[in-house]
Amino acid sequence: MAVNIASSHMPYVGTPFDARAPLGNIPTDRFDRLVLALKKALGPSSGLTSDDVDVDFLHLLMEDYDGTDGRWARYAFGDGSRGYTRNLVDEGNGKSNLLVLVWSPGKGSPIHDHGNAHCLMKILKGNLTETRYECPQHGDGEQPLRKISQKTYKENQVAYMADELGLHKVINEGSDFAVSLHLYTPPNVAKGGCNIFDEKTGRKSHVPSCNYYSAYGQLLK
Ligand SMILES: N[C@@H](CS(=O)O)C(=O)O
Ligand SMILES: [Fe+2]
Repeated sequence: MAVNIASSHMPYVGTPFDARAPLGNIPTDRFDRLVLALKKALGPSSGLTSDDVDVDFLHLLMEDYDGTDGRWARYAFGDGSRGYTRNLVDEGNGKSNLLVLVWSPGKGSPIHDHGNAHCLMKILKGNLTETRYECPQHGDGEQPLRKISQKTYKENQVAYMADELGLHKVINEGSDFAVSLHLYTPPNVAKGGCNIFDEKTGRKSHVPSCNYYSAYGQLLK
């Protein structure tokens, strides 16, 4: 069942923010401003590749946003029967996917790759624990995956992930829903899916589509 975690997040909703922000085309809502800034940084729609993308700048933009304003909550639909939900916020001129992920307590993602895309993850609520693994040389299932690292990210921290750094899984070890903001560029996984891996055998299976639970604040059926 879908729950909008705004209800468990009321202290943040409606918090007054930057009344001095300029009017006109620049949104006064700081989350909307972040969405716009990321879109601008990615450039116009011509050319899908993100070879020339300035990841450090995208990282800075995400770090700069203070998620405790809770303005992302309108995208945060959770579902306790799933590990996590993927809620589309923006497609950045066709060059990216910006998603709000809502993580059910005690659950998480399978071990996966990122379709040769850059992945930035900012924690908006709670903590998330990321475990990284070496990518197996042969994806035909012979050996357990080798663990590289484990790190718990706290509210407002930003993590960077890419296939060159290996595979990962993310778990919400907390007892309440956790929320994160993910930027993927280029949007390869949305177009071609990704691979998930068995920790014990290294076996790889392709997941053709990684679905959205909601898009632009509307639940999808
Ligand atoms: N990359 C995952 C979430 S995470 O585990 O980083 C996804 O987009 O579904
Ligand atoms: Fe991931």
